[in-house]
Amino acid sequence: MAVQISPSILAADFARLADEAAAVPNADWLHVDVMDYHFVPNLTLGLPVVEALRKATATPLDCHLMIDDPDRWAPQYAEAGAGSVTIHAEAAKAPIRTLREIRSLGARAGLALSPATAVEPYEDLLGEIDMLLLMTVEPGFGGQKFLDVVLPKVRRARELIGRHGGTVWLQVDGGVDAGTIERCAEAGADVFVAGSAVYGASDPVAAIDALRAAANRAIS
Ligand SMILES: O=C(CO)[C@@H](O)[C@H](O)COP(=O)(O)O
Ligand SMILES: [Co+2]
Repeated sequence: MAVQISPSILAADFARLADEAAAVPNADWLHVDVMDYHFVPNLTLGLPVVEALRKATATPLDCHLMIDDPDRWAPQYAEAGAGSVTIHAEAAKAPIRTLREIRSLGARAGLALSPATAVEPYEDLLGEIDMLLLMTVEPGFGGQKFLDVVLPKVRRARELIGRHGGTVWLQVDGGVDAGTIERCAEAGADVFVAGSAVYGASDPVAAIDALRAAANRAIS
């Protein structure tokens, strides 16, 4: 699959979200980090902002739900027009039902694993998802240092996905920048979230191009 870059608007200016979305026309997705002060110790945005952003940009929204009770809320993000809705395995009580509901509403279904959560127990769910998100920082904040310790899990996940037909996208999120993206790509990731590395750059378009080129170099 072609490399995809999903800039995280967590690092953008929340007062100018429509402009910030327009500032990255070469992005494949816009990564929207939803946090609720419960699953993670931070609060960001919710459904009203996703609905507004959806109308303000043609770039599909990649909603990463870092919230308690995603079984209750995730379908509403699909209804709000998100192109992809990712729930955390650590928070979901009925992940299969919720993932199926997301898909039935026309969105791609994603499952996220925090750094200390092993991938093997979720192998049987690969048929239920369109994307596996492996967190490469502890969820909750942008601008954290990339955790190399997750890279072996990225490799294992790529192997498991390969055994299951290879259609599931493998996303990494957290501390992804020009210095770390090559190792993620070599390990098998194909969708890259980058917050600070894109919105912290003086030229976000050039930053996305550079990240994409680095990932492509690593796998060529
Ligand atoms: O989900 C999260 C953090 O919990 C991420 O999406 C961050 O927003 C990525 O930001 P950088 O680490 O790239 O600055
Ligand atoms: Co995220």
